[in-house]
Amino acid sequence: MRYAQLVVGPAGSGKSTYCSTMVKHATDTKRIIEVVNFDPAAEHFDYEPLVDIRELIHLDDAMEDEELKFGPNGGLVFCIETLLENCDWLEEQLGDVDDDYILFDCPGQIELYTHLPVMRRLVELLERWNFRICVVFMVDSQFMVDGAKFLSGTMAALSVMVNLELPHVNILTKMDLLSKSARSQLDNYLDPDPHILLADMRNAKSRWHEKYAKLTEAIGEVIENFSLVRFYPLNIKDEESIDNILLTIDNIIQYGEDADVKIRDFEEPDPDDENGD
Ligand SMILES: Nc1nc2c(ncn2[C@@H]2O[C@H](COP(=O)(O)OP(=O)(O)OP(=O)(O)O)[C@@H](O)[C@H]2O)c(=O)[nH]1
Ligand SMILES: [Mg+2]
Repeated sequence: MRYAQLVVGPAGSGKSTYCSTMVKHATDTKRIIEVVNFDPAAEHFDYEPLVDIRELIHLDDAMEDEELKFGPNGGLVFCIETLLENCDWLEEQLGDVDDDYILFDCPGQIELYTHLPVMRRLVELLERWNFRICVVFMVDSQFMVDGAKFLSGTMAALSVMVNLELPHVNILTKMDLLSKSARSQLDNYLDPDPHILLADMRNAKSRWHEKYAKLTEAIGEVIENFSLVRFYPLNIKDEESIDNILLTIDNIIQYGEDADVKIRDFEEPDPDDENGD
């Protein structure tokens, strides 16, 4: 068995930062977590990727091609399709290491996860290669501080869950940037209570709510009745917060339960160890 987190979410929500934070945290706790960069347009990240899609295809290749002439979004979908067509390349790059633990840092175009089939096909490949996968959906906490935004973030999370059909964790990122009052307001939403949410929207007297109060209420009830959506706050400046999230995801993919957990040998590095670079 192998273990994977598919790190997805809107542009700029903190996916790459999450990946490098987890790698650092793992190193501190003598664990090995690798990252694969699946973003063909990535310009900057703070980790050493195990595999980098840009070595196969870069977004610029798709956009600058005289025949293809893609814009940034169509180009991105083209890149992921190219990756799928070259799954042998990916399989070889990933190697075949039992019990490895890999984060897949994905691009920020939300339509890749909400309705296009490409990510679903990628997931099927990973499953075929023995990965047990958890989807980790990042949402910027700064966009979740009122009822309407919370509802729209929740619907985005839901559509990813429905499209990818995998174990799923939602994470509120950038908690360190929230003011105290914003943070306490957010507390109301963490284990979503639709009633608080609705009261909020009613008080805001939004035109949407006046017109669609019943719809908002129905959505709220679906969320409540099925306990569908829950958010875990992440403060990357707080080791305990990082550890809690990792532990939650480990449990979901049953990491460490039936595995020979890999521990990096910090005392005596083996000079013959090919992976010990
Ligand atoms: N203070 C703070 N800044 C963060 C945090 N997470 C991300 N950022 C900042 O937010 C910006 C975007 O973060 P990234 O990690 O690149 O986001 P991403 O989701 O990978 O973005 P794309 O790949 O472009 O979709 C960067 O400037 C990060 O430094 C966080 O937890 N705290
Ligand atoms: Mg990124």
